[in-house]
Amino acid sequence: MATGNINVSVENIFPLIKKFLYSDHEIFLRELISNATDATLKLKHLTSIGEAGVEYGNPTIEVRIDKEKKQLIISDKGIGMTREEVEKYINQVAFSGAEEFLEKYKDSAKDSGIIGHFGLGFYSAFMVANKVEIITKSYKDEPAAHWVCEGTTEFTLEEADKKTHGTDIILHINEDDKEFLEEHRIEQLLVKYNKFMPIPIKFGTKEETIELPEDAPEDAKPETKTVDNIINNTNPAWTKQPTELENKDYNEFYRELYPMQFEEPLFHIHLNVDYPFNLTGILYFPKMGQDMNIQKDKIQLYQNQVYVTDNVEGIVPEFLTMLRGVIDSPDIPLNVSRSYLQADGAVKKISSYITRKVADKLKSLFNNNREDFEKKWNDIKIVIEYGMLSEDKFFEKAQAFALYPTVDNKYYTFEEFTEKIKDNQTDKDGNKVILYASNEDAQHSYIEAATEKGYEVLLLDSPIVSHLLQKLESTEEKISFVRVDSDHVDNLIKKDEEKISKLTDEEKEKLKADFEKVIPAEKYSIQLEAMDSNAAPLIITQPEFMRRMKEMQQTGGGMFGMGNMPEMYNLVVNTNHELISEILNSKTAKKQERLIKQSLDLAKLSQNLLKGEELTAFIKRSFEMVK
Ligand SMILES: Nc1ncnc2c1ncn2[C@@H]1O[C@H](COP(=O)(O)OP(=O)(O)OP(=O)(O)O)[C@@H](O)[C@H]1O
Repeated sequence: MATGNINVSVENIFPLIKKFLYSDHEIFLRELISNATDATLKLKHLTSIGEAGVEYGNPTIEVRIDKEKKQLIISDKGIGMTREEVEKYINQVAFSGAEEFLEKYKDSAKDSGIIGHFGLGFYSAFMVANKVEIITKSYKDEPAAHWVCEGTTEFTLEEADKKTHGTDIILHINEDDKEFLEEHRIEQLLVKYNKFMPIPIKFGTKEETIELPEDAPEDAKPETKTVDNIINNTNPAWTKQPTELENKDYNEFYRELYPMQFEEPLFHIHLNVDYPFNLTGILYFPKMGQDMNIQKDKIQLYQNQVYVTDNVEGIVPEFLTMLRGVIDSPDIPLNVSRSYLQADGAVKKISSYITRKVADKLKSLFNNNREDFEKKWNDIKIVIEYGMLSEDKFFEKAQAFALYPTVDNKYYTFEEFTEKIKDNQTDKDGNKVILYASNEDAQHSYIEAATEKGYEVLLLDSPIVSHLLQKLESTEEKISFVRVDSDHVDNLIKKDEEKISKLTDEEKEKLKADFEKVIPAEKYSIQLEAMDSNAAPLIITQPEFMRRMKEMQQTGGGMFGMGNMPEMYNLVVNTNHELISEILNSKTAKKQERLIKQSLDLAKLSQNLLKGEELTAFIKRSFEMVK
């Protein structure tokens, strides 16, 4: 038997491991299973090239709990290690790896955004065990070795009588970490980290029902048999070629990833690149609707089929974190802080590759089946609009497929739409004016007035639309967006038309003064307009600029301070309307006031602004009037 001192310069490495990695104890199992998988895959390779004189067969990795002995055992049938290899890989290499890690960690600890996954490897076992044994036999014809270490820098190494190649790692679990002797806890960890690893992982057994033969009598009871409980799908969809998969396979994999998700995804994007970085994965567009707060952190990051995290911030562009699915890349550095990650060249390339792939897929869906794309638009627009706002590259690409629906349910690209409206909706200064509504019900009368005039009205109802309009106005030449209720219809698109007013200038002045006596100046600014005598006598509007800035502030952005501005409206008075003449010529001040108040309330009502006490008073007054 050999005893010795593990050659390591960092004193008391074990307490350090425990302390630094305290919050992330559970990753030890992932590390040990990764090692077992590597050892098995190495043997597979060696047998395939005829270098190993043993059978590969169908090896599994087995995880067992021995509650009485307080042990957790991980066994593989991989290449194993000779005594010399244990000396080399465990005592020297693995320790120097741990030392290196601690060196690195000291600096990054200052940055609070550390990712909790370090690849500390074998020695992470000491986070949960006070004693670790390795019993290992190499595929080479050499005796087995037994290594024992009790969490100090001392170890023992002697011969063992293990007959078959492979490695058993025996963890003597700490009193404080008893949870890792519970079956449900271990199963939960295996499912979390190892669900898609390439070598089958066995954890206990389970009962399986044997299907009855077709000609079985009706009252026959199906029998059950005991089978190995295999935790993982060793061949998940993202590791296959897109040509091997059909739509239903993608949907099945979606359910495997999200067993609690009952809705089918709208479509998927298969990522597959091996130069200049290696990345595979499948992203899914779930149904999103209007909800900006859709649960993020649904995309899972893997490295060689080992689960790492579901926080892909910095790797996937922010706007795509609303998607779901899997990304697998060995090229993402994990033992670094978030800020370092975002500055990393490879990661930047990965992020822009993903953006490009998503844009390409959307474009091909649009080109191949526009009708279907239009149907899905309302469920995906939030991601696309958000992407257009946050990534200039995506904005450019999205011009080819971003849709602008009208109130009568027709869908146009920006180019198609501006082409369609250019004759009728260009104002006297040569600007194309794009009219839109954000709520069909609330703005109904304005939409109607605009469509009656032959204008097209878009229905743009996402919560971030004001930002998008701002962006489009600043990138496209000579266009402006105007919401239908931001002015009376004749003023929405200003053209060189002479308007004839029934009233003289003196009459107008008197009228304005009469209105100002009754209407609070801090809420409304009065604007006299000579409109069609059939148009409404009073219209309340809110100027586009002010409203948009307020909206932008509510969703982050806009001009500082605008969000706190009081609500201010324009009250447009149609000087050609009969009622306005009647107000002007009222015999008594009392009657005039009553007419103005009643008309203002009606105008408010049509804008959904009449509420509470004012509404009650209005109803009461109206009943009096019709009596
Ligand atoms: N189950 C095993 N079977 C055979 N060899 C093993 C096994 N576990 C560990 N080893 C050997 O010990 C070495 C050190 O393992 P360790 O987990 O510390 O580092 P690593 O796997 O090389 O890298 P990482 O830090 O990324 O996990 C391995 O490279 C491997 O040679």
